[in-house]
Amino acid sequence: MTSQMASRPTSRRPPTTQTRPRTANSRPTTARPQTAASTKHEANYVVALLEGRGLGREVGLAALDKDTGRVVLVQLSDCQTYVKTMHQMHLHNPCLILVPDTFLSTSGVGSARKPAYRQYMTRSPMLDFIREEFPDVPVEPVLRKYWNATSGLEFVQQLCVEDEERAGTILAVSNKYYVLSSVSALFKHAELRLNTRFASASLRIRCLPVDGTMMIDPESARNLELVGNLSVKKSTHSIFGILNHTFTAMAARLLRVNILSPITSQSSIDARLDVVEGKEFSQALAFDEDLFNEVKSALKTLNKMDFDKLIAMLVQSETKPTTTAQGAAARVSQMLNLRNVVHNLPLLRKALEGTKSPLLRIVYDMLSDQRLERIDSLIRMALNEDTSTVKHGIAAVNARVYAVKANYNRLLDVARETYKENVGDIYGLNNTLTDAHDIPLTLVYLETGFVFSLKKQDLENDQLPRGFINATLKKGKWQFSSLDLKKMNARMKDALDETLILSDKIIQDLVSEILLNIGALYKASEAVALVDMLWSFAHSAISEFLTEPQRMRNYVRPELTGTLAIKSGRHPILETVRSAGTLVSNDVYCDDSFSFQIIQGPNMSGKSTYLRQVGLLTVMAMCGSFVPAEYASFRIHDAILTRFSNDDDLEKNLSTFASEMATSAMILGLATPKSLVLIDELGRGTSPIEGAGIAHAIAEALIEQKCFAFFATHFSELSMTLSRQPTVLAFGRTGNYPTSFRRGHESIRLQRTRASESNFGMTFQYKIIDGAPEDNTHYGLELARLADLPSDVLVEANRVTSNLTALHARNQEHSESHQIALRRKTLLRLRTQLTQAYEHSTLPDEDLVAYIGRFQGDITKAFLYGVE
Ligand SMILES: Nc1ncnc2c1ncn2[C@@H]1O[C@H](COP(=O)(O)OP(=O)(O)OP(=O)(O)O)[C@@H](O)[C@H]1O
Repeated sequence: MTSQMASRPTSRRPPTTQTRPRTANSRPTTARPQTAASTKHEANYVVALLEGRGLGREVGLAALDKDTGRVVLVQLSDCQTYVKTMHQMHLHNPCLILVPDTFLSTSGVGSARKPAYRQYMTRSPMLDFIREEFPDVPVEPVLRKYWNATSGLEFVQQLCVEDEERAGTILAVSNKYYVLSSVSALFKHAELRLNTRFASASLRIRCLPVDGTMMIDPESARNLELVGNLSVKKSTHSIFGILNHTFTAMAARLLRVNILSPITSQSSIDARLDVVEGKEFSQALAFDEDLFNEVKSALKTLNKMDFDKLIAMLVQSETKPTTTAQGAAARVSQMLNLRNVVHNLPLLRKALEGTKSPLLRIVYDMLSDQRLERIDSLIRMALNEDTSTVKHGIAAVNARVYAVKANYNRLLDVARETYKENVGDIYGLNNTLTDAHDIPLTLVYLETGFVFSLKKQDLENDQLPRGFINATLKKGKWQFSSLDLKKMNARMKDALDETLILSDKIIQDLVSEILLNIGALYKASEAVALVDMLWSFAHSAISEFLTEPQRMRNYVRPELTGTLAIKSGRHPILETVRSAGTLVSNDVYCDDSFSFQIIQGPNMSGKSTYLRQVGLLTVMAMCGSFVPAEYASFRIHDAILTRFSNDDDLEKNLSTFASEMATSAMILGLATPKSLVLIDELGRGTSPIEGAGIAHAIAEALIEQKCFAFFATHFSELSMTLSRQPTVLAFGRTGNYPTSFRRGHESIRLQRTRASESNFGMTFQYKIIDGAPEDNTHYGLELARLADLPSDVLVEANRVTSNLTALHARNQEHSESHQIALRRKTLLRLRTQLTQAYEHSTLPDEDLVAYIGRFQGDITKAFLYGVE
């Protein structure tokens, strides 16, 4: 895919402009929050980017997740709009972008009011796009001398964790100049500006292949509401929201990346689907209730855990020895969390013990790494078994104080004894004062130490006895202190700090030993993330309201046959927001003989929804998820490219027309025969004649490209002008709407939405059916009538519209080229059917022969009479 995209002729693309704050050739950006900020995934990546100077637009990207220590390396060849680079950046939400200082110039743009990173003028078109797409993310220059491939390779060799993928990673990046240079700048910046150094062999560095995943450019991701909603802030109104039932933070991240960049390997998708509902494996998650529940219970013990973050904190803490009690407390807490993770991992392993699914077996093997047991026994030797996970209050403090086993270190035991006595003294003081004043005092632990607490109603006249100080009223309770309590707190704090610093020394040694086996922890983290995501898919696929044997029938397992065929597909997001029974399901059929589909119909009749549904179900299937339909089969696409009109374009002061043209140029530049293209209402931004012309020309280019394209349009002329193409709609009215799914194999034709008029206005049925809009139904005129236009105006409008329509139809039907086109089209359809029958039919041989025999007659008719 990469090379195809890179080598695509650029004639259709708009020209580059060097100074372009916002121009027609920029990919219009829309409300940004939803791919990044509106989900719970914070921007964490520091991304270093370097672009080659050659024509190939080679871009190297190195991204470091500050929280989890993951490092992602990508080198790709991009197009003029840098859409692939933007896609990668969206996958790794940047919080800081590093570029060579030569990409920026400070000359003459300084302004006291601008933040430092805004004071630069860019000298790089790529940077212009980055600033448009990520306007709030700081861009920082790094001296050009730090972008050094040799030192980048040294960083990778030094920092990459010792695991099975290390050798592959080093090999994969070793000849990638731009990505290695970015690595060098990234770690130099971490050292010099972020003051962060990483321990040797401690980071999970991965070189991502650009092929192997489907590209969804950032705007398409927003249009399709993949990880955020266009209008509603609630993030569950997105594909991510619908599929995310994960327990761990790593799985939620994995799911997000998969949705924004689904995999394209058929065997990998099938392996994931097998985990949910295996054809051969009865022990798949959706079939085997015990397995489903056991995995769920095991994952629950890891709830909200983020191993990656935990590991990264340990890795960083090893290089940053702490001398403060606060730092020591943080490290002890991290180690306690790690203890809980390592103790609980065997539960998940046990749940998967008997699995026959190859993918779950891989997960099982990853969790069976001997090094995990070694880490567990190291922790068991040093730490107490108690797995209390309290995060606040005195219980959390005590968990840290008693984290290390008794008799491990004499001094620590003594310090703990002192701490215990100090706490005892404080409780003693509480009892004494309770008796002395006859008020029911209790103790609350705050960050600064203990305070007394008393319910408001237990204090007469809101008057505290003498001797109490610093009283505050919070949520119906008084909190206050006394001089004695303050002194005791200070003594307790000293003892506490001492225990923490002594514990930390022991834990620091433990961290060093654990780091030797850190590869196993990273592997376990990946395994848990995968199984958690797949469990989440199984959860979505199972209808909780149905019982055996129908429990699976809410979502179906998609097939990957190369033909896009969906029976009674439902829009997955609309399904969750519409009241029961009001969602209309729709069929989809698209193959090589009718790769280009025009959808027509009145406003508000469901065209955009239908297009989005096609995109969403495709994304779900390619992630390995089941889909909401009665039957679904897909083609694996290299990219989903979309154009939907967006009100945000107007907000951004980008004219509708400029925005349409920029997006169309991008789509035409990137589309390959394997792409899925969804275009809604192209050509609105200019005069109707020009609009129809442009829409026609863009449609022609897509038809030529042979990608699967769905084209919703108001231009009825398109169905005529394009019908000469063999892979487009068959023209004309058809009364026979598909009644059964198999009929879909004949062909899908021009599609339209259905609407009818009721006493109260137009009623939309949201049903996509075959055929051109009925000649005598002009919904625009109907709407005009409902809007009470004068009757003589309406009569005249009807007369002219009918005459024009009849004239068009007559010209069309009698044209010779139309007849030729009809024959070509029929032949192409028959060829596709034959291929389908040959490759995918499950009919017995005899039936298959009879079936093929029937084609002879059809082919003859097609040749002689141009009959479909
Ligand atoms: N299959 C469906 N089932 C139920 N409701 C639907 C369905 N499809 C669309 N709708 C509802 O109809 C509304 C309009 O749909 P949509 O925006 O897709 O229409 P449209 O034909 O693209 O309109 P326009 O031409 O004005 O852009 C949606 O907000 C949705 O609530």
